Amino acid sequence: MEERRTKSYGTALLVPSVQELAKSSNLALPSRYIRPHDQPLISDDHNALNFPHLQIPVIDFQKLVSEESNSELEKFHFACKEWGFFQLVNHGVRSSLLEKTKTESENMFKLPLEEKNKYKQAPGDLDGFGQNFVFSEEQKLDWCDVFALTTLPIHMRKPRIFTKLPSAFREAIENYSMEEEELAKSLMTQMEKALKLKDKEVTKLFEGGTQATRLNYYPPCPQPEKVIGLASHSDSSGLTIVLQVGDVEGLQVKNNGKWVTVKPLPNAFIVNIGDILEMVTNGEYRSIEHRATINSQRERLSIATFCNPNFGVEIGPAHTLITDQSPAKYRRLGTQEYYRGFFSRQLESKSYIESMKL
Ligand SMILES: O=C(O)CCC(=O)C(=O)O
Ligand SMILES: [Fe+2]
Repeated sequence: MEERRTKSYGTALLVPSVQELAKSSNLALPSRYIRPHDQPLISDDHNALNFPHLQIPVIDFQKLVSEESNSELEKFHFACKEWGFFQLVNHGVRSSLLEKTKTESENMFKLPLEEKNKYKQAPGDLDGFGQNFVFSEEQKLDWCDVFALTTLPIHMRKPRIFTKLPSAFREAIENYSMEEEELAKSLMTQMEKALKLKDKEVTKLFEGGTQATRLNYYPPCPQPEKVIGLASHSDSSGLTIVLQVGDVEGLQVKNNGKWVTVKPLPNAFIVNIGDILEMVTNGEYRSIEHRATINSQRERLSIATFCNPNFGVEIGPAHTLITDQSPAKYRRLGTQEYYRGFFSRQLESKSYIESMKL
């Protein structure tokens, strides 16, 4: 077991691979993974009984961008306001690229541990194989391993990791990253339209922005009700686009106090509003809490792309949205200051964005 501290973004401890732990036969679940019993971790029966058809909205990208369809724009606006989440179909990203990205991502987790160790998270750097947001020996841990990469801008890619990547994975992720960048831009343009914003107030912030891609690998666990894959959180990003490998359910989204289990549509993207877009839209669009649950039989892999503003800009409510009747609800601060604060604390529900409220 190796533990280190990172420096540049606060502290983070490295903990052993959950994937390796899950391989052991007769696994005695270490207590640092066992969650308290006050929250049901497996999908909420009450919810399943009463709202069997409750699902996050599905948006058709081609309809959304076609000038004719105002109804899809309204649906999109509603999804961003009320759910903070939607599945995006007909998005135009080639399925051959999606298949390649998924297969090569799976291959990364199939590498032997010695190979993976070549890409281990290093002090002061969250890129590589490891875990998220580990700050103390006492804290409960997620049943998940991650492989994180800074993907854009190109000059911020970590040579320590990027130059060593298997070429097939590297090619897939480079192409995928560009497609996601374009898609995020198009979605933000539609947000400007739906919110009637002037002067490209959203897209400007994200021009030349940073993008991080994180593969989340959730091994099966013999006692899935005792652990959590990813604890409840909202994303610190602007916009997050998730591609799920396979059809195993696990992602749950909070809606009116209930956990709704997402049923992923094949090759659809699951898109969600991050804290920064909540701030920029002055709370019109909401970054909603979500979490990942674990399966007793099957592993699950998701590929999350976090689209963030340019490091050189200030983030805060768009000027068009601030009026005497609707004053700014969030403070304004530089992107770097925002991220420094975010990475120095434990991931906990919506506590970080709450601290931005005026
Ligand atoms: O695994 C998932 O579906 C969700 C991942 C997620 O919420 C995240 O990476 O922030
Ligand atoms: Fe998330």
